[in-house]
Amino acid sequence: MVLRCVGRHLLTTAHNALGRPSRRGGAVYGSAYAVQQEEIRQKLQGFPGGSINLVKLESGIAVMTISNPARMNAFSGTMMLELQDRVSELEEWTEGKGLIVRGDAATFCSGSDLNAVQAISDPQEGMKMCMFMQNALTRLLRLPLISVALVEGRALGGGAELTTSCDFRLMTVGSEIRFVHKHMGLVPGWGGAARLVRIVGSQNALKLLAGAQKVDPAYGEQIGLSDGVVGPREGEAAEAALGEAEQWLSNFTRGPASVIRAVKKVVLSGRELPLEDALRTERDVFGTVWGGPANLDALARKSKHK
Ligand SMILES: CC[C@@H](C(=O)O)C(=O)SCCNC(=O)CCNC(=O)[C@H](O)C(C)(C)COP(=O)(O)OP(=O)(O)OC[C@H]1O[C@@H](n2cnc3c(N)ncnc32)[C@H](O)[C@@H]1OP(=O)(O)O
Repeated sequence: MVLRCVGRHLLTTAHNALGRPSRRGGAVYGSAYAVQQEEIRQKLQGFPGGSINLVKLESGIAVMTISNPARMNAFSGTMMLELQDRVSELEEWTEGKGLIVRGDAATFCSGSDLNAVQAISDPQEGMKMCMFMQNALTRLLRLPLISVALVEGRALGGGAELTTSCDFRLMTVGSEIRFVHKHMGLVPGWGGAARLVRIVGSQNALKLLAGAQKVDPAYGEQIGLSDGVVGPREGEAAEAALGEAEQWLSNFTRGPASVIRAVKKVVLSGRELPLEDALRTERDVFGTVWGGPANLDALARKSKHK
């Protein structure tokens, strides 16, 4: 959810609950947040509707579908809980290599369910929801899987923020990503502003947030928010987009899972950690693949070419 205008007290509360942010994969907020996490889980149960579905393919790519078609795939409270559960499942999937996040019924996601937003007016509650979704989406981004958001139709508000919690974004013809928060007197609260700055830079992020600018596929590629356009072409079924996205992602997930997951880990540490910490992480990850089955197999094949 969003940080409404909060007083110093609330920010202090948030700071105390932050604890030391985890530098490794995993949640953002420290153990001090655990009690609040349980409170917010209870609260979110009160806003049912929709689902977050997950299918794991033989190829090592999983497809996560945000499904609440009657509400343009808006996130109900129980969908936020299911998102956390699906991320936990993916954290345990040791053969996983890639993830596609998409919306049901040929549209992506229109953010929080406004009925839930209206029912939770208290800034403290809003801030707790914000921490819940920041945790879930940070863990999603930190999965040792190469992830892509397949944007069909509209990704608005929290839906736009959800696209930034993937490594890549692919957009279909006519789709849009729009950070509409300003029009609701809000700012992103699911971590979308922090991630957007890292993806498109602070000036483009300011334009997208302060201007609530519509990002179509061309503009998205121009500023680096979108990594390509996929089907369906004229006359093709909507499912063609998912097939193309799988094809696109498989260019980066082809190979042993141990190596693909190691690649994501070293890039993640390069993206998030100070240089010396990143170098130490790279050394440690290197140690898990050097002399490993994939390395020895490649060496055996190379020696055959002599
Ligand atoms: C951290 C950010 C987070 C937060 O602050 O907590 C947010 O994301 S706030 C929400 C931000 N999102 C929006 O403001 C988008 C709201 N929706 C729209 O602008 C439009 O619905 C649309 C997405 C542009 C689609 O418009 P249209 O094609 O005209 O369809 P409808 O508007 O008729 O929508 C169909 C149906 O879906 C319901 N709907 C759509 N979005 C939401 C939503 N976010 N929450 C709840 N319900 C939503 C809409 O009410 C319609 O339902 P019915 O009226 O029952 O037919």
